[in-house]
Amino acid sequence: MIKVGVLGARGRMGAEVCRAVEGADDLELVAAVDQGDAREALTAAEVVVDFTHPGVVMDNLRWCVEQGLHTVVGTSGFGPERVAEVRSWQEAHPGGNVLIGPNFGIGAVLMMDFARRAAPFFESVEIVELHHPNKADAPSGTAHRTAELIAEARAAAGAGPSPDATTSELDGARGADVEGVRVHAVRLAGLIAHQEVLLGGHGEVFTLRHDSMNRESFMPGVLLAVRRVAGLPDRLTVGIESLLGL
Ligand SMILES: NC(=O)C1=CN([C@@H]2O[C@H](COP(=O)(O)OP(=O)(O)OC[C@H]3O[C@@H](n4cnc5c(N)ncnc54)[C@H](OP(=O)(O)O)[C@@H]3O)[C@@H](O)[C@H]2O)C=CC1
Ligand SMILES: O=C(O)C1=N[C@H](C(=O)O)C[C@H](O)C1
Repeated sequence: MIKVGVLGARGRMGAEVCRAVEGADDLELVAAVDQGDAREALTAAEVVVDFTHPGVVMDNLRWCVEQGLHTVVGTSGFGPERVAEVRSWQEAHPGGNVLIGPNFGIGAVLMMDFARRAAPFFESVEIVELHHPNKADAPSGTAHRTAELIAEARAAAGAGPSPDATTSELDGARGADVEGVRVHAVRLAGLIAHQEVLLGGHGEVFTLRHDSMNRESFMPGVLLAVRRVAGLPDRLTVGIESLLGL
């Protein structure tokens, strides 16, 4: 049995993780901590899962690293600077591994991987992410990570910037520029989490789309991460691609 603690346990994702852990034969929920609760209960866990808020996750993660706990992070807001900061804490504190998952949906991970592979073959690429209106951050962590992967792949292949003749625009009309990739964020009641990657070339458009229809959709990926984080070869891993053999 792997002992699991959850941070953000009363939130939309945290509550779903608690249910999934309780329903798994090989996992035991030993601590469910939310805003205002003492974190010390988490020291009973071997693996902590964080689904809180981009504004508080670094403080939680630093504490987990200092305690030597293996940690699976689902909270969004991790760019290269935050990742480097986590590495610096780990250098000072031997022990726990950290796995940061921008998206635990298996289909979403495949979409990101396919986007990375396809990006050098097309002249243009833009991302549209669509989420429920209670989401705090825009663009989403998934869109951020997808843009990073696309930008890396295009740079490695020597692909230039996507063509764009815009000289006059209302603020925001062309979306946010993430590593040179335009990202458009929709917030709409009725949605959960969705993303399209639009790739355009000579007389053709290739669209990759992923839809999370509910929050259970993230649980196979979260549980995979919980089971594997302690045995990962690197102390810090971003994304569950390697766990899926991608
Ligand atoms: N990686 C992935 O696959 C996915 C990632 N996410 C990300 O997960 C995060 C959480 O999303 P969601 O569950 O919808 O958000 P919610 O707001 O529903 O849940 C967050 C929970 O964390 C609590 N919280 C806030 N601060 C702390 C703290 N310091 N310590 C412990 N708990 C705290 C909140 O309490 P209070 O409400 O009182 O502030 C709330 O209960 C977001 O960043 C989201 O983008 C979401 C889905 C999938
Ligand atoms: O807030 C959400 O809901 C989600 N957040 C993550 C993100 O920012 O990418 C993952 C998924 O899109 C759901």
